[in-house]
Amino acid sequence: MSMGMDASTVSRETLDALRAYHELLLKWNSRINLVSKSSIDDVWQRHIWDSAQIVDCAEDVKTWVDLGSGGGLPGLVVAIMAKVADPNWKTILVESDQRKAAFLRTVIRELSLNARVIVDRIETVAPLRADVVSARALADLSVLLSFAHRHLSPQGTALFMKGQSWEKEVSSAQETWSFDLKAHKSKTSPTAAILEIKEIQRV
Ligand SMILES: C[S@@+](CC[C@H](N)C(=O)[O-])C[C@H]1O[C@@H](n2cnc3c(N)ncnc32)[C@H](O)[C@@H]1O
Repeated sequence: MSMGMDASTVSRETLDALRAYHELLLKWNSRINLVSKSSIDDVWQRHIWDSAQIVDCAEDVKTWVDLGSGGGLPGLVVAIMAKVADPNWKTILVESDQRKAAFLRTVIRELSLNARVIVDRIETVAPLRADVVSARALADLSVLLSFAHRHLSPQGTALFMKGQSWEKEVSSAQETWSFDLKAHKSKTSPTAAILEIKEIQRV
């Protein structure tokens, strides 16, 4: 078992909602590709608990924007955790694929989440002035910084879930961007990290 999150670290209500999400994810995954077939037997560890840990990296959230949500990772997991934690917390999921957006809307409706979906490209959506912008498996760090720069409020925080090459991506992004970085070691994957980034500016 991981030293990170599991069923014992969330409330009963949150766990029930995560289970309902898991069921819908498996049901829809047979028709549209929301998570890779190779990870389907380990969705809890690889995707749900992996996403849940990101919530601890932020506080005082009113608007959380998840970019390129796909099957809702981490965006729907965040919205599920937020439902119990804070009724004023709103989650916005940006996803350009219509079929994935239909899945996201179904989960939001069935679980009564305080969330909405914007079906459009991140680059063309009007600036969202978010307190937090998150992304997982979406793009290279330099590209993510340009997305966050567009959609964060000036005091906002970007949280990017990155794999083992995160240090290389940071060095290369520093050629075009300046930013404050705090790297949190992932609790579910030893070489991965959550990059907490503020004060993003073009060099
Ligand atoms: C590799 S998937 C990752 C999905 C999810 N974040 C995860 O970790 O499983 C990337 C998703 O971002 C969406 N996407 C890619 N580029 C986008 C853009 N420019 N605007 C909006 N959505 C985008 C894709 O449709 C896809 O669903």
